[in-house]
Amino acid sequence: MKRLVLLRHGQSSWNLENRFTGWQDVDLSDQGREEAYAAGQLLAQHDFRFDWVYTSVQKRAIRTTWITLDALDQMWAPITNDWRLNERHYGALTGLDKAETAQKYGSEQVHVWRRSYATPPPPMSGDDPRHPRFDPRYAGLRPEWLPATESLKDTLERVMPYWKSKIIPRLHDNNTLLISAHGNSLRALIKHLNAISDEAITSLEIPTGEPLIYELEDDLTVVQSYYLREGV
Ligand SMILES: O=C(O)[C@H](O)COP(=O)(O)O
Repeated sequence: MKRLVLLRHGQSSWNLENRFTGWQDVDLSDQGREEAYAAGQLLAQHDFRFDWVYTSVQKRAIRTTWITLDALDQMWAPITNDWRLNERHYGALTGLDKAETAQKYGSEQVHVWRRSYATPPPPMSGDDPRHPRFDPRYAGLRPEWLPATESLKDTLERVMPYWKSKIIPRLHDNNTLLISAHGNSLRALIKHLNAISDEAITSLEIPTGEPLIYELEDDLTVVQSYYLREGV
């Protein structure tokens, strides 16, 4: 039996302020740090020991990883960071207040931008200083890989090749992996793992800082998936 644990980062400062975040590199709020520590304590109570850890190149997920591993006393666990596990890029909505944007464009339109499978938000201008082409952490990537906006489908299309080429082989060689990432990179992965339809994925929400466990056969068939904390 293999185990894969998916963990959405703890509450970020922009989750707290209700702002669209995407590729903006905001940190955890105090509550987010507490959630990450509590996630590690819960995993420790259930004797999880991670053979490998995957996270994004965004500090809210990286710090969640560090705090969770600290609470587990497993800071020695190998960690791989990859941009393909980043949050979906929120395009021109990045930084805007979610409630104000719903007032301006209507809550139906905002729901489509946030939760539809294939409709991306309006793109960020290529001249915007927040565009990933100006960010040194992406300097080694092909320009056509750098998004100015992403739908969940676009996100899935960059997460899947990474899952297949890097994480699956590691899962074949090891028993227990942690993927510490973001609401929408994890929704993409869950859509694949649970074979969720394009329609049904629109209502899937992932809480911050709650370990989601996948038990897998040796051939990686999903046996069951569940939140570790009762009542989540
Ligand atoms: O990027 C963000 O704003 C959040 O992390 C996820 O946002 P969502 O709930 O609108 O998908």
